Amino acid sequence: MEISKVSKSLGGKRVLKGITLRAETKRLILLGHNGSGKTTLLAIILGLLKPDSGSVRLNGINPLERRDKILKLVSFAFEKPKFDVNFRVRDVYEFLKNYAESDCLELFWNEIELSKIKDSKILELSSGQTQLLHLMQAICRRSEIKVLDEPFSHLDYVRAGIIGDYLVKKGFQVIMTTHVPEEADWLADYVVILKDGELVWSGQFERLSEDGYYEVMVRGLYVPPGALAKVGNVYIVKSTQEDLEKLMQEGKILGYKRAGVRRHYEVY
Ligand SMILES: Nc1ncnc2c1ncn2[C@@H]1O[C@H](COP(=O)(O)OP(=O)(O)OP(=O)(O)O)[C@@H](O)[C@H]1O
Repeated sequence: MEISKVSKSLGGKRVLKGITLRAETKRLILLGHNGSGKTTLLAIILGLLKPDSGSVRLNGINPLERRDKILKLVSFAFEKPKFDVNFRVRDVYEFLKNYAESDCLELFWNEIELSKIKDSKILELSSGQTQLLHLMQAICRRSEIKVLDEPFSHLDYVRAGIIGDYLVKKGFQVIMTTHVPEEADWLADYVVILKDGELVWSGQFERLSEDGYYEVMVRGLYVPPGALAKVGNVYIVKSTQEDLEKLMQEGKILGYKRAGVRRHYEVY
């Protein structure tokens, strides 16, 4: 994926400020706090939104020029899907049988247990159930790239775990957003951290650890020195263990861990 100097204003606000990125990777995660511009950037990558300036190429294709190719290449799920058709869950499942990988449908239907709500009207589903149905169409439809906007935001840990592990096992090319560092740690080959519409860090997640970053939980509104970005209730902070211990003793932070360490544990 190549993103070159992409800027975008919405409602008079500069939402993306000159994002440049070139990454050849399997699973790219856009990590950032609420309102940092993740969904806007996804929409631009898909060609659903035109940038004010700059350009995007996804697997060599300009999404604004070759909409047909992008729609074949990509399937996507946005966080707040709106189904406004009067279908039942089983209608979606039956429809997808013609377009989807059968092992994937099997996973959503049986292991994830969508079959248990097969007779429910999709307009009457809970947010988590709606998200699962939307993920089923995005992940199972035959496509090279899965673009997923906060795919686990309404899911329980068990179902999120099953779906995340499946994405890794199948080796799909994935571009997804999250504001949960653990999800980046777990799934990403490559992480892009956005803060207020700017790209503040990008690279392999474990490099955060090598670069001396920690994930820090703060007390109240305290902002720790060296903060790179805030994601969810966690700051990503460049610091030392000694300084963080001092902040713990002063009661300013509640806890910390090395950023991007999980893969290190796997290695040893
Ligand atoms: N259609 C719009 N009109 C005006 N402002 C918008 C519009 N869409 C998004 N914004 C603003 O752009 C900023 C970035 O929004 P975006 O949805 O890209 O952020 P995000 O990082 O995906 O956030 P979240 O994690 O909350 O989903 C926000 O401040 C939002 O209010």
